[in-house]
Amino acid sequence: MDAPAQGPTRDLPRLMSAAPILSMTGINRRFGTVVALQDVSATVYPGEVLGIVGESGSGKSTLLRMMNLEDSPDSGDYRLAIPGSAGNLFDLDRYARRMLCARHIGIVYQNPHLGLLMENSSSGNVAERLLIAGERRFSVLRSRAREALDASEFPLERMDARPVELSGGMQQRVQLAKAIALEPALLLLDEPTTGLDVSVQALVLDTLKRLQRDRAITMVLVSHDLGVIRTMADRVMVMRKGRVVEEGLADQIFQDPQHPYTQALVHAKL
Ligand SMILES: Nc1ncnc2c1ncn2[C@@H]1O[C@H](COP(=O)(O)OP(=O)(O)OP(=O)(O)O)[C@@H](O)[C@H]1O
Repeated sequence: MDAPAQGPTRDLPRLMSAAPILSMTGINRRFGTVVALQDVSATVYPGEVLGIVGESGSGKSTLLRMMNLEDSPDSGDYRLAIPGSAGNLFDLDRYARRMLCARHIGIVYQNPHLGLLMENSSSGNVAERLLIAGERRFSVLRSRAREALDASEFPLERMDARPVELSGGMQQRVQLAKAIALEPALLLLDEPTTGLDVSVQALVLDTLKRLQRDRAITMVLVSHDLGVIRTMADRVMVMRKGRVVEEGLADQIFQDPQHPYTQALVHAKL
């Protein structure tokens, strides 16, 4: 039997006393008869990594797409604590959503084709993000693209190579550079290392950890891989069939899972 719509939330010692940067409440989304999200709420605090884990079809990517304002729920409320933002972000029109995302939200998709123009140069892909946000000076575009690629540990001698010529790991680094170029308030990661060789996956995760440590970037990481979540996340939200069945600090979730589904996930991984 499933747990209630929003499952056991433990009394979390707050990572920070700061107010949340992201608050979502009562998100519902159906696709025809499929219930993708049912009364989902999520909170993210500045500087933390929230891991969202669950089996295929549990609603993880749909929720992340909502956070990136690519999709709207049937009902629900979404707020970000960023300058100039007030009210439910789902009420914004397409242009306002695009501008807000370009300026304040970065995203890395599992599939680089969703995040990159594969035939443009890598530096051009990063510069595109800066262009959308209004930067027009070529020298600034070039130097900021270079800085973001460097921070993503992309080999700068290849910055003019097209993503189509690059390995999967390098493509993810270009996506990452594009995502962080404007120092976003929120970095969304949708299975960023799935499909990469294990050794490449470890290197990309190392880069993400370093970025998180050095820049305190707030991240939401979606993965079906508990190992990836364990490596990266401060807090974990466990999803099943469109619902949050359990959430808590990562250590608590891994050492003392409460929901039978989380227990099965954790024990399967051990
Ligand atoms: N555009 C869509 N049209 C129809 N159904 C959809 C659409 N997007 C998602 N769904 C359905 O909603 C449910 C949740 O999908 P979602 O992709 O969010 O799950 P997920 O946990 O990310 O799974 P995966 O890891 O396989 O991507 C699934 O049943 C999926 O088939």
